[in-house]
Amino acid sequence: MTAELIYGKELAATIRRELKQDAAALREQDILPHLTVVLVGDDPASRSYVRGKEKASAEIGISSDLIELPSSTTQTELLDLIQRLNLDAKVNGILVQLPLPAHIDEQAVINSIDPEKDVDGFHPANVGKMMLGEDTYYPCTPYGIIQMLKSKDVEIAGKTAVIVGRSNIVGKPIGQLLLNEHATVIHTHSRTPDLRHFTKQADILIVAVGREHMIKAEDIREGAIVIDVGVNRNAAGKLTGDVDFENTKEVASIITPVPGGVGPMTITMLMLNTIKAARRQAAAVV
Ligand SMILES: NC(=O)C1=CN([C@@H]2O[C@H](COP(=O)(O)OP(=O)(O)OC[C@H]3O[C@@H](n4cnc5c(N)ncnc54)[C@H](OP(=O)(O)O)[C@@H]3O)[C@@H](O)[C@H]2O)C=CC1
Ligand SMILES: Nc1nc(=O)c2c([nH]1)NC[C@@H]1CN(c3ccc(C(=O)N[C@@H](CCC(=O)O)C(=O)O)cc3)C=[N+]21
Ligand SMILES: [Mg+2]
Repeated sequence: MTAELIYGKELAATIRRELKQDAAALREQDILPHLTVVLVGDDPASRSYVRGKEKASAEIGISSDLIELPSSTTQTELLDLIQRLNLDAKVNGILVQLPLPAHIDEQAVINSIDPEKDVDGFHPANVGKMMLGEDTYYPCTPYGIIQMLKSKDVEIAGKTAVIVGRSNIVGKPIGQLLLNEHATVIHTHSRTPDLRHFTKQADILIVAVGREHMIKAEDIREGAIVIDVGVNRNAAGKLTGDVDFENTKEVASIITPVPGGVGPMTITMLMLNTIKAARRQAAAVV
């Protein structure tokens, strides 16, 4: 069997066309969605993702600006900037690119963002709402993965979903969203002994570690659905996922490629959250 691919890039293009219409309809009501991205330091990978966000914003008709700060920026300076953005009525969404330099407390920065402008869905108030199954800004990568599964009419309810990785931005929230969709969820991580014992049980396997070829054909069950979140730059300078794609696709029923899989959907869900933010904030004004 050769797996069917989910081309995130194509699905993203379809959703972006819809978002472009949504943005045009909002413009008719004088609502102009605006995203501010804050980038501290000069990590080349971060710079590349930020470019992707600017490109998508322009394509959809979301205005965006990028605030670039040196890696020497203090935590107080960053908190002051966020306070200013929180109070700026034309800023609907705030994204602080992670990781931040080591001298800055990441969680303190996330906590300082107005939850109504937290289009990443990382603020504790939004994480809590997600856990309670309430409507909120869902973290972009997990939200994008759910859209990818739904685009293939994958039945999530009752399935065993195994997640490799437990970061706050991917591993933990994708487990929660899959649980909200009634999957049986197993979280694995670096302290999990005999990882394969668990990955072999997965009907749906989500891999978010950051290590090339971390998951191979022999780690999965025949017919499993494999979602590869990893984005690694290998020794040859090539972009690869965490899954040994060439061999694993012969065993899986559905698989996502890297590049062109989860990544473009992450950015698209950020755009969706920004439009939602503009709509919500306009409705809140009396
Ligand atoms: N496509 C996209 O849109 C996105 C892609 N990414 C990519 O996804 C990958 C993961 O990102 P992120 O979640 O931020 O990464 P983190 O580094 O924050 O987390 C990595 C996770 O992998 C776990 N891990 C490490 N080694 C092993 C191992 N040997 N066995 C099992 N688990 C292991 C860690 O466990 P422990 O907690 O025990 O340390 C940790 O939970 C990266 O390649 C990143 O670039 C990230 C965000 C979005
Ligand atoms: N506050 C914050 N929010 C994030 O959502 C966030 C973050 N910080 N820090 C870093 C991670 C990583 N991330 C990616 C987004 C898009 C691609 C993406 O579009 N990838 C393309 C390839 C891009 C390329 O060519 O480099 C693809 O997979 O096809 C990848 C990774 C968002 N993150
Ligand atoms: Mg506005």
